Amino acid sequence: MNLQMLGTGSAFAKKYFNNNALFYVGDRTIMLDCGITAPLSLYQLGKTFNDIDALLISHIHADHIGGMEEFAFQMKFVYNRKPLLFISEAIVDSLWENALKGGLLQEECHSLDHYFDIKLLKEGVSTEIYPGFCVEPILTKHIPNKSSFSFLINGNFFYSADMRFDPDLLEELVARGCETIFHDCQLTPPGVVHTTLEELLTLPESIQERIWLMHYDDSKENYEQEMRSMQFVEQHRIYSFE
Ligand SMILES: Nc1ccn([C@@H]2O[C@@H]3COP(=O)(O)O[C@H]3[C@H]2O)c(=O)n1
Ligand SMILES: [Zn+2]
Ligand SMILES: [Zn+2]
Repeated sequence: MNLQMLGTGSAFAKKYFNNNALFYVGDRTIMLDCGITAPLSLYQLGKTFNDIDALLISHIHADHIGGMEEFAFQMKFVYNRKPLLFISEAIVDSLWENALKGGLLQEECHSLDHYFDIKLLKEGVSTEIYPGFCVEPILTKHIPNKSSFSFLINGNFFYSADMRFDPDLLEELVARGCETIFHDCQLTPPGVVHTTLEELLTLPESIQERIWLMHYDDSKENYEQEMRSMQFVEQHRIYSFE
């Protein structure tokens, strides 16, 4: 499995784009989150929305879904194709009602499934989206009383999306065989709705050495020298994992 980040920045970062990813599995491309900057990032890579086979959504903040209106319109009116949308039951109605309906609602298009072929994911259940790409959504703490999911992929790769520090979960994942952790990281405290670098640095070395930092703010350059085992994920670089 290859992975290329469309962006690695926090919601307010201006240098690194929104924290969204492309997974390449065989000849398939799966996009994980489609934020405001995703259309421009795809363009910079020489890709279009028609190159995306499936979209996977973590939660409904704009840095994760703000590019979905363009995605939906382009697929319907430019490419005449319905892409797959993998999403948890807990957020699918809210994605339409509270985020996308305002722009996408029009005659004969009055629900999300006019634009996407929706496949519901169950929390805690691993679903094989394509051969060699299994996704288990894990409900993680982000904003109180608002559902947000992280993902365990193929049982050994964890992608945190947006979450508050949860060392017990990270220990459990490692005990289950998780080898690589892509974790959001707020460089300057307080974290409040995200995990801070300070918090990640309290983890045992055996966990830190599996962690790659993403969803960071524009001050990232000031922290590069301080890093011991954890590394920053870089935008547009292709990473390979088993
Ligand atoms: N209760 C909240 C809600 C949001 N925020 C900030 O807004 C951003 C929305 O995208 P995010 O990536 O989840 O990060 C959130 C916080 O920076 C925050 O700091 N506190
Ligand atoms: Zn975010
Ligand atoms: Zn968020």
